[in-house]
Amino acid sequence: MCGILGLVSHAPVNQLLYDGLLVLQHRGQDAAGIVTAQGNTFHMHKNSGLVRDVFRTRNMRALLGNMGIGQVRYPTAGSAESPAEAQPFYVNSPFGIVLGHNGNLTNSAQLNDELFREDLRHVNTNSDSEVLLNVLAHELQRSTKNHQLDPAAIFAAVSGVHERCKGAYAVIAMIAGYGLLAFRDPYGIRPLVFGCAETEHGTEYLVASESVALDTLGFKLVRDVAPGEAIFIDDTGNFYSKQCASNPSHNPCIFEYVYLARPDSVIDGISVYETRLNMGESLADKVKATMGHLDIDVVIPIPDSSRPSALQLANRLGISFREGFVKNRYIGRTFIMPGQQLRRKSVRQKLNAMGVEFRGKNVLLVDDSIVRGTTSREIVQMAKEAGANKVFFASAAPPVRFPNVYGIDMPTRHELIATGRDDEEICREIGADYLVYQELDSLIKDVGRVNPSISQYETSCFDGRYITGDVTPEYLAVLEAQRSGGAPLTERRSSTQLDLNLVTAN
Ligand SMILES: O=P(O)(O)OC[C@H]1O[C@H](OP(=O)(O)OP(=O)(O)O)[C@H](O)[C@@H]1O
Ligand SMILES: NC(=O)CC[C@H](N)C(=O)O
Ligand SMILES: [Mg+2]
Repeated sequence: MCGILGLVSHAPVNQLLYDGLLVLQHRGQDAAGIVTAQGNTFHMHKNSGLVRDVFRTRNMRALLGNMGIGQVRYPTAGSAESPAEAQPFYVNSPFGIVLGHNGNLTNSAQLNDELFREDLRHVNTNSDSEVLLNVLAHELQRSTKNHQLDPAAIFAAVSGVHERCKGAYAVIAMIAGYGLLAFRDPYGIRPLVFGCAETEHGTEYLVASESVALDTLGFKLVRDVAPGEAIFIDDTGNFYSKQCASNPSHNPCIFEYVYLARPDSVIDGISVYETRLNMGESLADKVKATMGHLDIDVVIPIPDSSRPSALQLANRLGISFREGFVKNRYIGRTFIMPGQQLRRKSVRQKLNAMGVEFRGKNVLLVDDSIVRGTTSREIVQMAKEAGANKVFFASAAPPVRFPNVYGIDMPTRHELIATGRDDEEICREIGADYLVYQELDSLIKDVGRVNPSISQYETSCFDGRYITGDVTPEYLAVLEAQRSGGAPLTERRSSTQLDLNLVTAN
């Protein structure tokens, strides 16, 4: 779940792209990159690290032009450390193309092979996003007639991508000298919205993973890019769109609402905040039904993501809500950090218990989800160390029992605390006195209530149903073997040559 951003403006875009990436930082903390287009020239800067560390003033000054794209990365393929796999990626034929991707391809090994043997294209990293870019480039080459690219040819190329690429992808790309292209996979798994702003020079467009980027940069939400749809904004500001998939269906990733997205975003017409309030309400009902016999003195959220649910749960149960943990605002999200050691250490650095809220009390800790159990194990222990009498735990999401292959980095079953354990065993494992999980049906209702027009969600990490149809037990076994132990993604190649100043012919 990386964050992607694209802007077509009548003024320099570098600062707005930087600001937008900061707003999307919660979607990827490992690497960041921006490419701007100035006529036919791309200016690129990308590297490993947080947005604030990657871009220095001199880098920003060099990002010239009125159109650009940016990406913050949370790797699911290739390497976590390699700056060469920071995005956007670039190819120089046909035309110049740069691309930022959110999601994960499930057939990238096969595509990589096809690209090399049949399309005569070389992919230089282990990143599935570089594979995706090369597929797009090849399809653009096929659809271009008489050396001229028009919207029809671009949309035909996206149809070609849909036919070849499997898995999840929300994409923002730029074609040098032509414009900005954005599209979403035919299942609509990963989010993508666009908005516009009217200026004295004409309409400006912003495309982003989450609507919060539109709000903060002063753009009005127009709508989501539909599953399978592509939009293209040419370099003079004309807008085109087309459904490019033959059989699209809408299945947004439910984990966006549980944890990934910011609460102030609206994704696929669904306010993330409202879904989290709903999750709190239904979790309260579950707590009442299953824990009614327990005496709960206080409800305490595990900052940050569980706050809206925990507050609503406390309100519904009529139990006082207290902020028992103080969060260090300078530590990022721990779940999306690479490597278990770093994640574990960061929980302690990130959260600290306030004795007065715990001493002698029966506390109900509420989190949005329990995945590897890194947070819950530490937090329960901290609550006990702070003097809690009993520590109960409630998760607004059901147990995560299956790998995610669509852009969330949880590729192996054995790294998940719920694998091979029932609720009682998980409760023991995290050291709690009682544990309650929400049911998947309730979670789907909590999200669905906000926009009843969407009837299904991508829920594979909870129920093992992989909607793209190509995720076989063999595929999962290979993935598990490659990524055994939840170890950091492997590094094959690295490059330090990351600043490009590319002049492309047109
Ligand atoms: O069981 P785990 O593997 O620990 O994963 C689940 C935890 O990770 C996330 O928090 P995170 O610290 O990433 O971000 P947040 O501040 O947005 O809650 C999530 O909100 C849970 O607290
Ligand atoms: N989380 C994501 O969206 C990851 C994008 C891409 N698969 C990468 O690893 O860089
Ligand atoms: Mg959390």
